[in-house]
Amino acid sequence: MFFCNFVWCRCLKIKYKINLGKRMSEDFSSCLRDIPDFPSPGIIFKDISPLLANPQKFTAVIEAMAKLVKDKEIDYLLGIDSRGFIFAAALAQKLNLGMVMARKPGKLPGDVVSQSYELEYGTATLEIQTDAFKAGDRVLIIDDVLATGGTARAAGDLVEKMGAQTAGFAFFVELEFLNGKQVLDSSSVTSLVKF
Ligand SMILES: O=P(O)(O)OC[C@H]1O[C@H](OP(=O)(O)OP(=O)(O)O)[C@H](O)[C@@H]1O
Ligand SMILES: Nc1ncnc2[nH]cnc12
Repeated sequence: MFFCNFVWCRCLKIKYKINLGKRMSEDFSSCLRDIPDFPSPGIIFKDISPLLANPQKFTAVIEAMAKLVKDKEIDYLLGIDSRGFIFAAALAQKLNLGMVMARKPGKLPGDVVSQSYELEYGTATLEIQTDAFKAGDRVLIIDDVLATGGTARAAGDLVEKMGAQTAGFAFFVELEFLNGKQVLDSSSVTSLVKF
């Protein structure tokens, strides 16, 4: 009898560990939709709309991203205009941290620092308010997609121009074939779904 109970408990424990393992490596790629030739011919656009339409999945993504960065020392999250805001705002709530916006030009009031850059499908500029950070603040940069890395690199350059420090980069999706990590400090880059 004792032996049967012992074996039963061991089985339950193993089953629990297997389920935990599955949950930890949840595949979020089904929350994305490929849109060919958007916004220009030859680009396969990773559309996050299915993820945002599914509150359980979106919560699970934010929880998983929070786990990826839990050991980092962070003072602020920097969200990149516009899809980056969605992830940065939710993560900031989850991590109980403040969030700063890096915006496209002409959107932020007051004095700003600017940085222009190239991305997978064009060129753009980002701005941050000059009083957003104190010298030495550690800033985690958040965006939905890492493609060529031009956008994230510009955000990191802005943080450093302001005397703050880049604590790392966290993305929902990384398009590994575009080698975006190479223009960032690759050891500080983390992402949930890789293609
Ligand atoms: O790694 P990169 O080649 O720089 O590309 C990644 C960037 O491209 C997309 O932004 P987009 O400028 O399309 O803006 P949006 O978020 O407003 O759609 C995406 O949200 C990232 O910010
Ligand atoms: N292929 C892509 N899909 C979605 N966002 C992007 N930003 C840059 N490249 C992208």
